[in-house]
Amino acid sequence: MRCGRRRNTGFGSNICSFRKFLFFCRDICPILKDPKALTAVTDLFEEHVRRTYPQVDLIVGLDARGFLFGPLLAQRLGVGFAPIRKKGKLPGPTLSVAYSLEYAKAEAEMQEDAVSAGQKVLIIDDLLATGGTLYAACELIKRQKAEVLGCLVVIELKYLNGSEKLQSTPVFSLIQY
Ligand SMILES: O=P(O)(O)OC[C@H]1O[C@H](OP(=O)(O)OP(=O)(O)O)[C@H](O)[C@@H]1O
Ligand SMILES: Nc1ncnc2[nH]cnc12
Repeated sequence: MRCGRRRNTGFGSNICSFRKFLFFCRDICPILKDPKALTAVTDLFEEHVRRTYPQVDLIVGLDARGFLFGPLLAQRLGVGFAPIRKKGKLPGPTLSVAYSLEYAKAEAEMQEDAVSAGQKVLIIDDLLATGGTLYAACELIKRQKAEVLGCLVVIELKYLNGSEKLQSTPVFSLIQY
C-alpha cells in the first residue's frame, strides 16, 4: 500500500497516512527508519513510566507493532516483556478473548503462564483506534489476576473514543489525531 502523506510537526513527521477500505490509517513504520525518532519515542515512554508507574513489573505488547516498542521499553526499565498474539500463533496452553476493530473481528491470545497473579502490568501498542484490541488485552491480563496499571500507545485516534471503552484504565499517547 502506498504512503499518502506525512504531517510535518514533531513526531507527526514520522507518521505516514494512507487509505484502507473506507478508513484513514496511520503508519508508524517511518519512526523505525529514523534512529533518532525511535530513541525519542522510547525516551518519552520511559520517562512517563518512571514518573507514573515506578512499581511496574511487566510490559505486555500487542501483535504486531506493540512488539516493536515493547521490548525496547522493557529493557530500558529492567523488567520483562510478554506478547499477546492473534489467535493460533502461541504454543502451549493459552487464554483468548474475541474483539472487534474498525474494519475486522479478531481474537487475542496470551500464554497462561505469561503473567503471574498480582503482577503490575503496562500494555503497549502502536495505535489506539476503537479500543477493542486494548480492551481484549486488559481482559486477558485481569483473567490471570494481574493488575493493569495503564496502556501506552504511540498514536491515539481521539475521534474514535477508544479510551472510553477502556473505562478507568489510563491511556498515555504520544500523538493524537
Ligand atoms: O483500537 P482498535 O480498534 O482495536 O485498533 C488498534 C489495533 O489495530 C491495529 O492492528 P491490527 O489489528 O490492524 O493488526 P496488525 O497489527 O496485524 O496490523 C493496531 O496496530 C492496533 O493493534
Ligand atoms: N485507522 C487506523 N490506522 C491504523 N491502524 C488501525 N487499526 C485500526 N484502525 C486503524
